Amino acid sequence: MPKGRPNTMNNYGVLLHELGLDEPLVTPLRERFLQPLMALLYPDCGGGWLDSHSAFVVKYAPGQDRELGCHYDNAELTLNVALGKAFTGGALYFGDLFQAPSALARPLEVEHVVGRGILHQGGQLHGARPLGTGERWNLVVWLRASAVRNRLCPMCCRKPELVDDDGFGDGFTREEPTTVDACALT
Ligand SMILES: O=C(O)CCC(=O)C(=O)O
Ligand SMILES: [Fe+2]
Repeated sequence: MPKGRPNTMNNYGVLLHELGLDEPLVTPLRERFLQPLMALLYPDCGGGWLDSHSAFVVKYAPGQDRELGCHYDNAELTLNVALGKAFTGGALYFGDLFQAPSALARPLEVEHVVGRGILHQGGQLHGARPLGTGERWNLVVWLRASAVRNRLCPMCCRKPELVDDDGFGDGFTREEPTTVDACALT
């Protein structure tokens, strides 16, 4: 079975598409539940135009990854669900959008509670404080809107250069979704 790292920062965990869980689980979750919610909460960040994702579980444990450095996601919007197990430490912290001056001046610290989910903009600076004890497993869904990212890559802030890729790739598309109202995408 292929086993990639969940993303370029986390060393432990699993990509859900490698488990065959995109079609039966993550795509319906995105289309039926997350998109309607995100359309209301984040209409200006592509919340109503989500058309792909990258979903993975990240694992923190003694002797493995213990913390996550400050970063922003390759996503327009992110869902982060605390799956377990029992742990201390590992609080998430959030700053402002990465382009903002002093984006991390007054970070908001959030103790994640098992069974709860946190939604945030992908471009918000964030990270995870060191794990104290136990193991922390989180489901992270990077939600992507090609209508937004096709115009400007959220990672390098340039017009994307497209290459062919498998599956959803990084969520860019050669053709625009037909239903997009460009005026909403400010
Ligand atoms: O450790 C966490 O829960 C945060 C993970 C995260 O920020 C990410 O994978 O983008
Ligand atoms: Fe992240």
